[in-house]
Amino acid sequence: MNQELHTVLPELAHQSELLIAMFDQHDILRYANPAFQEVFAVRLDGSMSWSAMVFESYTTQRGVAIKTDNIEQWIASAYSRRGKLPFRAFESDLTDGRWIWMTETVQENGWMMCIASDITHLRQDGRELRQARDQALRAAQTDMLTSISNRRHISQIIQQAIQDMHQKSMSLHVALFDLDHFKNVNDSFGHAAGDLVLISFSRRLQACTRRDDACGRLGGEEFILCLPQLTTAQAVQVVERLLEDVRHDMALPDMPDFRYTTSAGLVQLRAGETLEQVIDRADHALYQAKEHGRNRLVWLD
Ligand SMILES: Nc1nc2c(ncn2[C@@H]2O[C@H](COP(=O)(O)OP(=O)(O)OP(=O)(O)O)[C@@H](O)[C@H]2O)c(=O)[nH]1
Repeated sequence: MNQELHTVLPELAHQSELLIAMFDQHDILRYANPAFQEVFAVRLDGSMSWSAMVFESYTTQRGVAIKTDNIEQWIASAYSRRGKLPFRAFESDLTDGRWIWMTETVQENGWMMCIASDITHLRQDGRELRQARDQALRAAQTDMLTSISNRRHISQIIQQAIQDMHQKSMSLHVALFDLDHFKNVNDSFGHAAGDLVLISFSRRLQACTRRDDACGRLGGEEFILCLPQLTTAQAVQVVERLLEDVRHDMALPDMPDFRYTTSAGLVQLRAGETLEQVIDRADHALYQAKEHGRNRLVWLD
């Protein structure tokens, strides 16, 4: 890009009526033009993540009109779809009554550009139908209890990641988690308490993911994490940190002394390996973690 474009592009973005924002690979907001700043609650000092921006916008009734009484669940669900494709576009209502067409473009290095245009003036024909379709699609991808990706969605994401990694000969690690003695939690404290533990674990699991990682609930008390482009030492560190985090998790607010643990199995994708094969090996590692006393990670080469 020549020098003139370097100057002109930011100036145009600054004066544009389009809502323009950039997030870095850690999902920290790094740029927002005045039109974007007018709509969302933003801080541009490098300290605001996407989820913090959504949360603060929600609590100050700005940004996207979010109809939920549980914003954390809403964010968890939205985050499970965020940045998983090089490009996506969707409609959103704003709290100020406008209606926008939001696009997200993700670069290979993880930076994301968000551009939204005001489409309030467009005909409303079919809008409800489109919204119902989007809602149905989201529901089909989301685990109802925990709001993270369900088995089908996470399998699609990992399948895609496997293809990408094979093409680029990059590394990909897959970790399986199974909460320990979870039946005892249900039996001792009730099914509702068990549900709270599953939700709490999901939050911790999601909190340890970068945007190009992905996690989901496979079913019951079994979860999966997909970590692209890390060395095995780094992947082990991520999982060990999560296990340690979980050991201190006060998942049941009414029982501050309650603690739970999880076992984990970690493997690295081999050349030519399929989703089923890599999950099989991770399951084998997980089985060993259970056999060797639970509350631990087993990594298998
Ligand atoms: N509360 C709640 N419990 C669930 C859910 N899905 C599965 N479970 C329970 O999870 C428990 C799983 O128990 P087991 O497979 O015997 O395993 P475990 O007790 O965790 O023992 P280990 O895995 O060997 O450490 C069962 O009691 C299921 O009923 C759910 O959505 N909510």
